[in-house]
Amino acid sequence: MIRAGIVGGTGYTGVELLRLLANHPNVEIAAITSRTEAGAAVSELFPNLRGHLELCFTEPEPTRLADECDVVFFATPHGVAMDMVPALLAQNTRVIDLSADFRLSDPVVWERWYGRPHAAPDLLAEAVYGLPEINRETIAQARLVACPGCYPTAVQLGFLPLLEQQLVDPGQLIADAKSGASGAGRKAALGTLLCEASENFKAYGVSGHRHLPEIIQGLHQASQSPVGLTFVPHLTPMIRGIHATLYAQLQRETDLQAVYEQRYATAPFVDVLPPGSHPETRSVRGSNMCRLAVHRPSAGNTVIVLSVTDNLVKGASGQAVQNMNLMFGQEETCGLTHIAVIP
Ligand SMILES: NC(=O)C1=CN([C@@H]2O[C@H](COP(=O)(O)OP(=O)(O)OC[C@H]3O[C@@H](n4cnc5c(N)ncnc54)[C@H](OP(=O)(O)O)[C@@H]3O)[C@@H](O)[C@H]2O)C=CC1
Ligand SMILES: CC(=O)N[C@@H](CCC(=O)OP(=O)(O)O)C(=O)O
Repeated sequence: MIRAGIVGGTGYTGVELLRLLANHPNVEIAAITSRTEAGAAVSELFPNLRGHLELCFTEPEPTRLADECDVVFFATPHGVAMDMVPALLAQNTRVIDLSADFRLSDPVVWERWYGRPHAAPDLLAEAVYGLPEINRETIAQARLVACPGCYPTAVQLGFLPLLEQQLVDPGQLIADAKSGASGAGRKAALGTLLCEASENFKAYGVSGHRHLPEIIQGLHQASQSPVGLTFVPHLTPMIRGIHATLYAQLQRETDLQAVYEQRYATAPFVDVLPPGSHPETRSVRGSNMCRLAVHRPSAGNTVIVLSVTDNLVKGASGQAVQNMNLMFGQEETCGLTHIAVIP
């Protein structure tokens, strides 16, 4: 059994990790932390876990976590993991970080977007970016995996086939993306109050969102040339889901549908829909799937890719479990075969 710990067990990605790991046949949840709920039973806070998990929340203490766990997931705000990860690695405990602490390879870029110096810059070169569809083999060997953000997952999976084969102009990419409110986490915030977020729709972060450098870093690696990306995130009045509409300018004739189908033929969690499809967020809700459709309206030069994920599953906790499976020699799909919930 893989002994897993979770730091930040009271947030949305933390409780989603609990839901997935409690059903994983080869995982024992050994520890779960919360500073505010230490001592409380997990099932008291989350009754959906009654009968599945008998643990209580404890304080986050790296030495004890390292003693008790083979792998520790960080489901914490940015800036928490980077203080604790060195101690865990020193005790041979592997780490899967859902926050952005190890996603950017350049500490100067990290500091610019996250507003403080990086506390463990020496580990940035070692951290493996946890998008299995590009890094499956390196993830399997990693001690430290940085899970991508929710928007970066949907956007990169949509653009990768076009950029890897130099089919489009990498300098003219547009990602128009929408997220459900759970993307903002469980902490109290004005913008995600019912009366603010429901019956409403708005863009935010237009002049610069912290996912922009992360997406550009990944797309640049895929295309091997400089990337120009306009990224506009939106908040939609739904709880879960990301819908990204991606635009690119074709520079070479090809069978786009075949390119996408071949690229993801061996990816268990990317589903390329038939030509003419319009994927819906509810087709992935609660599941680890990314569903894609590729369009070329009026046979013109503009390629439009539609990409949907559940921000809490393929966009966060499901992808984290997928990474754990690869790191511990499990089937990539183990514990992750949930079918989306409709309605
Ligand atoms: N929500 C989403 O869709 C996605 C989120 N992410 C990322 O995953 C991470 C977690 O997100 P989410 O679950 O939404 O966040 P939440 O705000 O819902 O939860 C944060 C958790 O971290 C704990 N925590 C906060 N501060 C500290 C600290 N200093 N030390 C230890 N624990 C702490 C909190 O518990 P307590 O205060 O009790 O200790 C809580 O359990 C974030 O980095 C987020 O950006 C990534 C992809 C998608
Ligand atoms: C709707 C909403 O507020 N979404 C969050 C993104 C959540 C996420 O993916 O967090 P990471 O930064 O860890 O990737 C935001 O835009 O800040």
